[in-house]
Amino acid sequence: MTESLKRLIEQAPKTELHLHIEGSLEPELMFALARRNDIDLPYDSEEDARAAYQFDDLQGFLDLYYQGMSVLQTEQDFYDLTLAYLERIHADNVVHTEVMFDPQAHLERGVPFEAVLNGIERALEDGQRDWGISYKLIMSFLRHLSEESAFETLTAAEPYLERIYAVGLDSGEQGHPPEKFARVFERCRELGLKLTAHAGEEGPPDYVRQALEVIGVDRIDHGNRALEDEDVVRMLAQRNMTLTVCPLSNLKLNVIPEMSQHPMLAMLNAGLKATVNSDDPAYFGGYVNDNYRALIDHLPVSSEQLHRLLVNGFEGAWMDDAERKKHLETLDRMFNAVS
Ligand code: HPA
Ligand SMILES: [Zn+2]
Repeated sequence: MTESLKRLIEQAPKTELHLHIEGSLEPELMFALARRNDIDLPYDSEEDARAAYQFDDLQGFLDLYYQGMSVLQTEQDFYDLTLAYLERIHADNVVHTEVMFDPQAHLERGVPFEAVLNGIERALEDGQRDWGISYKLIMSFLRHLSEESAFETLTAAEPYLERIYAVGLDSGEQGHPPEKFARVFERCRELGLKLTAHAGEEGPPDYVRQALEVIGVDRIDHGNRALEDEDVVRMLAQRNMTLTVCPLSNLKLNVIPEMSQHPMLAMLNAGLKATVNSDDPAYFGGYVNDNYRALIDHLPVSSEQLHRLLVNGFEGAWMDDAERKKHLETLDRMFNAVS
């Protein structure tokens, strides 16, 4: 039974709504770019790098994540990174991806905004042309930095905003509540950008509430800890708010003690619009299909619930309505055939 559910998931068209492109940097490409750019890495080998990816918490991961991305220097590096990600998700039958990037982490190393954006976007255009993968770009602010730094980043991005669909908020959550960026997000909304924010990954349910009520987000990234507060759960359900949940990330960062304790089914049972995503696949042990397979292996998930998760991904996606309808019809056909 679980094997047939896995086959079904593998073949189904899917979305990815929570992906940090810098977190898709596999050790093999990290080493290749380090050689190309003459950069020293603190690892002896690719295996050594992979073995070092053991984290106690979000900050432990972020330290390696920011270090790893130091090999990304040129537009071509960002192109190669993004194309490798697209090739990988094409094999997983992902048909629409919404890609986050962290410009501050590159600007502070002297990499121009334009190099980052041009490289990522050129690969996304090639992926759309060659594999039919539609996309949106999300510029994320680093919440451990200041409001002023976020405003400076927005100014640097202003000439390019037609190519950026939404803004997000990521990095270390504790002590950096959404309300710290209320004015930046207000300006972003005025500029016509969609808004999303990481909330309730490590931070308390009140950060989810702030993201909803103070920022007025269109989507929540993670949201796990909302389940600790029934008022926040009610707010999320009433707004039909999409949660971009990342099971393997949650396991690796100790948001959950083991996969059998993952709250995905509790979220669905509470009427929340949860979706399945990979977050930082090179660091957390898997891409979208790996995340679905982990749920199937460790939770009593039904084919109806898997169908719901896939549908939620398309309903929560910022994508063309005709494309969405086409994929939802394909999903209906596939799941009707098994029930
Ligand atoms: O999982 C994450 N959480 C917060 N910030 C991040 N930046 C990259 N990945 C993450
Ligand atoms: Zn994330």
